[in-house]
Amino acid sequence: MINDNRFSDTHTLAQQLADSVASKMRSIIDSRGRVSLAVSGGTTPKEFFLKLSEKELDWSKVLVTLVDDRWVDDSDEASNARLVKENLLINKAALAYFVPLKNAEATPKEGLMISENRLHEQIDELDIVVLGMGMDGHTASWFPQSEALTSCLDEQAAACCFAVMDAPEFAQRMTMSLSLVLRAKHIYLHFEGADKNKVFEQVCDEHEKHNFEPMPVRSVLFQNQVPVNIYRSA
Ligand SMILES: O=C1O[C@H](COP(=O)(O)O)[C@@H](O)[C@H](O)[C@H]1O
Repeated sequence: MINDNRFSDTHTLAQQLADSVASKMRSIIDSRGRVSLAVSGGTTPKEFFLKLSEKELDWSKVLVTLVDDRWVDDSDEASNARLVKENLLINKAALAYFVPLKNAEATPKEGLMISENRLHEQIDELDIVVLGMGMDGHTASWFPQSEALTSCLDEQAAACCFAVMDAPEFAQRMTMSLSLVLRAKHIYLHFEGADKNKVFEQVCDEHEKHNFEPMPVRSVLFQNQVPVNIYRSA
């Protein structure tokens, strides 16, 4: 099921998304004492992160992790961990506990087991996932034509994450698997701008929507396990 929420500008979008995510976080903390939140990187989420970081909730009961990260040091501008640390894990959210996908190994292939074990050990349940979408129809680090794509999109995969060595930008990455993302209770897809809205029209093409490889974000949208909340702006 898809709930499509469209807003006229990026500020309202960021505010409404932060309100919705925070309210789900509060109710999950009320029912099970803690909540896990996996977020995306890239250019889109910064304002959403800032707004979420100011929300009144018990951040000491929040685990934040990433859907994917580029295999760069977290001092690097391209690091999704850096984006999260500078824009989300501040203000009230400074009390949250962060589980990075990146580790000290030289490549994601070498670091895979460390990332996998970390996710297994630290995330008993994945509650909320906020995904982005690239202009090529990728989400997380599931890229069309990547050698890792079949494994990433395998709904039966036991693995929580996969190494990606051939992404078009920042080739080396670690990404959550589709099978882990689909275990989340709530999934959001967040994007903005006319160009991404055009991409989204292609994503939703009636004849192609079950053809996941050319536009991997379809694998999240056109499944029957978890409803997806789209938050987008013009
Ligand atoms: O590389 C990535 O791209 C996507 C989309 O990013 P954006 O810059 O177009 O907003 C993002 O969701 C993903 O986490 C990131 O690693």
